[in-house]
Amino acid sequence: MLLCTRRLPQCYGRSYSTLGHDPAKVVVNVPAGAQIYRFGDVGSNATPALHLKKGKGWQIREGETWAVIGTGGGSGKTTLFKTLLGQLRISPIPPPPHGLYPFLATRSLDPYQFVSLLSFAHRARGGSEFYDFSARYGAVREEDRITLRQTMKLPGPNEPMSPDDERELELLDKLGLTSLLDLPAIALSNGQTRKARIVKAVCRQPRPELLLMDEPLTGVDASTRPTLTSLLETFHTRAAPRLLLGLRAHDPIPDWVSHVAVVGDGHGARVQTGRKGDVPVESSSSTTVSFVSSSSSSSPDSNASSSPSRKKEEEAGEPLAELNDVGVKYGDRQVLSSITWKIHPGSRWHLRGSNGSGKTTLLSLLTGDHPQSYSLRAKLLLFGKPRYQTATVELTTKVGLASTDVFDSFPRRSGVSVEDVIRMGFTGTYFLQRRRSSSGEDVDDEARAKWKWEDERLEHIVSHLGPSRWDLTPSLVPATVEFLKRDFVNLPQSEQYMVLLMRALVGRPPLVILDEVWAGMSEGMVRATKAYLTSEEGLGRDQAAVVVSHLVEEVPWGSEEGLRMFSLDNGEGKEVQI
Ligand SMILES: Nc1ncnc2c1ncn2[C@@H]1O[C@H](COP(=O)(O)OP(=O)(O)OP(=O)(O)O)[C@@H](O)[C@H]1O
Repeated sequence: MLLCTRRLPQCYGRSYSTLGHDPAKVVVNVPAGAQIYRFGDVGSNATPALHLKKGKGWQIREGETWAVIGTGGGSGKTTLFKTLLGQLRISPIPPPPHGLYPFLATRSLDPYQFVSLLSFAHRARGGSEFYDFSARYGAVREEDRITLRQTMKLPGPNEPMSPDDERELELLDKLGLTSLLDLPAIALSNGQTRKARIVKAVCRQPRPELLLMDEPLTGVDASTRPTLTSLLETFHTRAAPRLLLGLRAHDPIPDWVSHVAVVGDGHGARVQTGRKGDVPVESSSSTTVSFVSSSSSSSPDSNASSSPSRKKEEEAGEPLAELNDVGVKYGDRQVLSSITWKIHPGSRWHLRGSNGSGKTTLLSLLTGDHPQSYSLRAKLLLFGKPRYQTATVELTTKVGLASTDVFDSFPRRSGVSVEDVIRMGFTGTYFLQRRRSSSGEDVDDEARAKWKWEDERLEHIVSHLGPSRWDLTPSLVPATVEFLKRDFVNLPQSEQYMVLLMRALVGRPPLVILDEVWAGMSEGMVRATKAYLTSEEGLGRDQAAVVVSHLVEEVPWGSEEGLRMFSLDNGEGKEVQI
C-alpha cells in the first residue's frame, strides 16, 4: 500500500519536521524527482508514465488551491489522478510515516475512504453491449425508473430531514434541480446530471477530505457557470471538501485557483508544478493557447468563403428536416412547444440553450430516435417524409451523429478496432457489416465501386482528423495504419471522442449533428475539427450541420460563413440573429 498514511510502529518517534513543516498542513506530498509507474512496470528499462522535474517535489499545502491541467489529449491528467488514488506506483515512495497524504495520516484517516474522484469520463451503462440511450426519451424502463431523489438518498417531501439533507437540498436548489427531484434520474439532461453528480459527490457520507474533480464545468451552461464556480470555491475554502480540479489546457482557470500542475501527454510525460502564472500552460506542440476565432477562416485548410450569397444558395434545396409547430410532452411536462424549424442543405446551425432547455430532445427528433417522432406525422418531415415512412437504417445513414449520448452508450468491446468504429459510420450503426467477399470475385461493379469509395473516405477522414492533426509532439504521433488497428476500448477518452466524430463524418451524410463533441477533446483536437469542418472538403455545400455547444468559441463557423442560431428557452425555440 503506497499511500502509507497509517502510523507504522517503526516510524513512531520520527519528527514531523521531515517535511520541514507541520505535516497536518500538507495535503499532498510527492517526493522530489518522483517517477510514476504502472504496477508491473519494473526494472531499469521501464519507462515512467509520468515524471516530476529532477530535484523538484510536489507539495499541496492547506489553503492553496490547485488545478491539474492536461495539455495533450488529457491522458496525462487522468494518469495523475489515478496516481493520487493509489492506482500507480510512485518512486521513490512518499516517505513514511505520513506518506502521500500527510494531512490524513496525522488523523489516521484512510485515503482509500477519504480521497475520491469525480470524473465525467465514460461510465459504461450497458457493458460491452449497446445501451439504447433513446430509452430516456419517454418510455423509461422499469430498472431506470429510480428517481433523482432516490439517487441522492433524500427523504420524501413530507419526511423529516437531517441538517445534511437540508444542505444537499439547498445545493440542488442553487443549481436549479429541485423541481426534477421526482423525475426518473435517467430523464435528466446531460448538464443536469453533471450538476446532480457534483452535489452528490460533495455531500457523500463520510464526506471526502479531498475530492479530485475532473472538468466539472464542461457541459454546464453559461448562466450556471458562475454559480457553480462560486460553489466550488466555497466547498474548497471550507475544506468541505478540499478540491483538486482537473482542467483542459483551453479551459478558463477560475480566479481562485492559486497553483497549477501542468501535465503533458504520452508515456514519460512531465508534470510541472508551481504558482499559476509561473508555469506555462501550453499544448504539447508548444503553441500558445488560442482558439481560432469562430468568425475567422484562418485555418490552413479553410476554403469557406464569406460569400454574401451563401444564404440564398442554402434556401435553394428542399429542406432535409422540417418541423412545423412541434411539441413534445412527458405526462404533463411540456419539454418542447411550438417548434418550427427548417434545415436546408448547406446550412450551418448553432443550436443553443441552457441545460435542460430541450436541445437533445429536439435533436432526437431530427435523428428519428425519439418515440414521439412517429406520431408527429406531417409535422416532422425528415428528408421529405414523415418518420413512420422512413426505415431507421435510412436515417442512420443520412444523419451523421456524434454526441455525449453516443459516446456514453457506444459498446466497448475488445477486438473492435478504430477502423471498425469509423467504418460503422457508413451506415450509422453500432456493429460492423463485414464485406461479403474479400476476394471480390462474386461481387458486382456497384459493390466494388462502393467499397473503393469507402476506403478512400476512410483514408481521407483519418488524414484530416487523425493523430497527425492533433498537435501532438511528433514522437507521439502513431502511424495511421497502427492507429487504425488499435482497440477502440483502450484509447484515452479524448481519442474516443475523435474516433466517434470521424464515424459521424466518414459517410458524408447530408445532415451532420454534433452535440457537445468538443467537451471531451483536447485543444489540438478542437483546432483540427474546426479546421476540417470549415473547409469545403470537410463539409460540403450539399451537407447541413447542426452543432450544440455551450461555448460560442467552439462553434466552427461565424455569421460570415452563414452560421445561423436556433435558440431554445424552456422548450420554446426560434431563430435568433447572431
Ligand atoms: N422522460 C422524461 N420525463 C420527464 N422529463 C424529461 C424526460 N426526458 C427528458 N426530460 C426533461 O426534458 C428536458 C430537456 O432535456 P434535454 O436533454 O433535451 O436538455 P438539453 O437542452 O439537451 O440539456 P443539456 O444542455 O444539459 O444537455 C429536461 O428538463 C429533462 O429533465
